Amino acid sequence: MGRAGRSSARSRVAWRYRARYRLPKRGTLFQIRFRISRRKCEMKPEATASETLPLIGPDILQPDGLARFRRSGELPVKVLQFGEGNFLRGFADWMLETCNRKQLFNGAVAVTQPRPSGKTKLDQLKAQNGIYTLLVRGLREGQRLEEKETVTVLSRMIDPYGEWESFLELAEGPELEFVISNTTEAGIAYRHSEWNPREPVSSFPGKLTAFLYRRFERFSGDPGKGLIHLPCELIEQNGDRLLETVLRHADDWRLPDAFKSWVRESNRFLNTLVDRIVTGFPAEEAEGLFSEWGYADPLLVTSEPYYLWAIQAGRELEERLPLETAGLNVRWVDDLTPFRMRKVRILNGTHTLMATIGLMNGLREVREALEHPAWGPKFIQGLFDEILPGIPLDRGELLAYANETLERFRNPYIRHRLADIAMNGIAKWKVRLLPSVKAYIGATGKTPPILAESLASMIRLCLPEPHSESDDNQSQKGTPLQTRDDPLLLDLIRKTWQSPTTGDGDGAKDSARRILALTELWGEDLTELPGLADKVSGHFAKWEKSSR
Ligand SMILES: NC(=O)c1ccc[n+]([C@@H]2O[C@H](COP(=O)([O-])OP(=O)(O)OC[C@H]3O[C@@H](n4cnc5c(N)ncnc54)[C@H](O)[C@@H]3O)[C@@H](O)[C@H]2O)c1
Ligand SMILES: O=P(O)(O)OC[C@@H](O)[C@@H](O)[C@H](O)[C@H](O)CO
Repeated sequence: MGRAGRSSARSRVAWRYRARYRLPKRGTLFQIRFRISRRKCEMKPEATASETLPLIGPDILQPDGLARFRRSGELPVKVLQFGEGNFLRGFADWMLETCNRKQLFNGAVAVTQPRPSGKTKLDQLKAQNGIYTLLVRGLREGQRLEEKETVTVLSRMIDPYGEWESFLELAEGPELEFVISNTTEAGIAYRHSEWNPREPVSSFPGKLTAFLYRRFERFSGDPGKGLIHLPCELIEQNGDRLLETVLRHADDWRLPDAFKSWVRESNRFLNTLVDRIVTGFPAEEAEGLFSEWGYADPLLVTSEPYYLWAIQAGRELEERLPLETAGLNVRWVDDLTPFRMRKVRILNGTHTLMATIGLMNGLREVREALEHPAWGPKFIQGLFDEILPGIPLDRGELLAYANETLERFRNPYIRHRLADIAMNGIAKWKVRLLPSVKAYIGATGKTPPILAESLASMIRLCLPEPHSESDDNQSQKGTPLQTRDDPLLLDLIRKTWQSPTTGDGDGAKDSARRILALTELWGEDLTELPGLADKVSGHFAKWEKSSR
């Protein structure tokens, strides 16, 4: 220790001694107290488990995990994955790992991030040699279930922005067979971009087009070298949309007709529907879990036990992708429509119902909303009386799925924020609840009261500084709720709200009616649905009265 170090150590001891015995030598007791509290603030907090424990990697794996990791490194890359996010790690990668455990698939995954901001997670994956933990927790038939798995199937991590040539070289792999993606609802979208073979393309479909073109050239258009595309994005006919977007880029870039034919005829772009609640990194519990396990894993992902992957394709694909053979809940189907309708209207519809009414009333999370003594029964009534009857599918199956969905929402491990579900709520409401409103009106001639309250709540959440109505949730009361939605749509709602009344109605009631009439918002004039505008504007009149 140098001199300066020794003297500062001595003065620290003296300072502590003086402080302990409250001997004010060079100042008052007050000053000492002040120094102590300042010192406390300056003290480095104790190191956390994440800082002291080893990072997950080959060194900490159990023998079976290590054997799987080593094997993955030797297996051919059969899958290119666009998306480093939570969902794919808790869903498709886990499924491929399951197949590999049973020696059924025998392939590894190369993962790439679809947009530049994904680099942080990709770098973290590199630091962990692609290894991460999946914690599946929840209720199965009322019993608590907890399974921890180490996933080792990601053998290559490639940053397409920094390693564009390595990314394209992957296309030359003769054993590559599949492309899996999850880039959110925003990812499969056409964005014009110039074509320079040496420069990375920014959008996901653009990168995929460049990748396929390299493969087409490398194998001289061999029909046997086409790929099977399995998009997981939650948009209708995701496979068809992806194919359209790739072909649009090919047109833009004036790529040869032979390439476009190869894309259409030798590749398969399958429509798929995914269903699993993947809640990502459990920030509040992570330190405790890491201490218990003896290692840290910043890419730990948590999910519920339930999952379903419905893929519109013949079962013959099992030979190449033996998901069902591995015992996984995967359905090869002729028509995805009933699966999508059932899931979107029941699960996503009830989520949106709870998020809209719940946020207006001071609720924060899905489970809390469902178990709330006053609101819970209302949400359940909305599901069984107003959503379910309008779905033209087998009643028994719908009831089973609805009950199973409620059990999933009651999962004590899932902390699913209503505010996250409410994000981009206008688009979600149109797809997830409007069809149920129409079916209810069509069948009964009446307006579904709970769904109408959800619509009124959603509109109110889009207005500047809506406030929670709850009296029993102090932290929410009076706090402006942040609505995250398309700024253009929010602007339209707010301007319409503020524009002068037309005369026949008054105040909030009239403004609500004008918002329902905006076809650019809903795709149609909602005031034409009998009774809906009266019910919705009735809520606004009630809120206005109670705010006076
Ligand atoms: N988490 C779930 O429970 C769940 C279940 C089913 C479906 N999904 C779908 O997954 C999406 C969210 O994924 P997550 O939960 O893995 O979240 P995440 O934030 O962990 O991952 C999002 C992924 O999408 C990419 N991405 C985001 N915006 C993009 C854009 N504009 N263009 C291209 N790529 C983009 C990110 O780079 C990342 O790879 C949602 O849109 C949802 O529809 C999620
Ligand atoms: O992911 P979003 O934002 O499109 O919707 C929120 C939830 O409804 C959704 O994530 C479900 O949990 C999921 O669709 C279950 O499979």
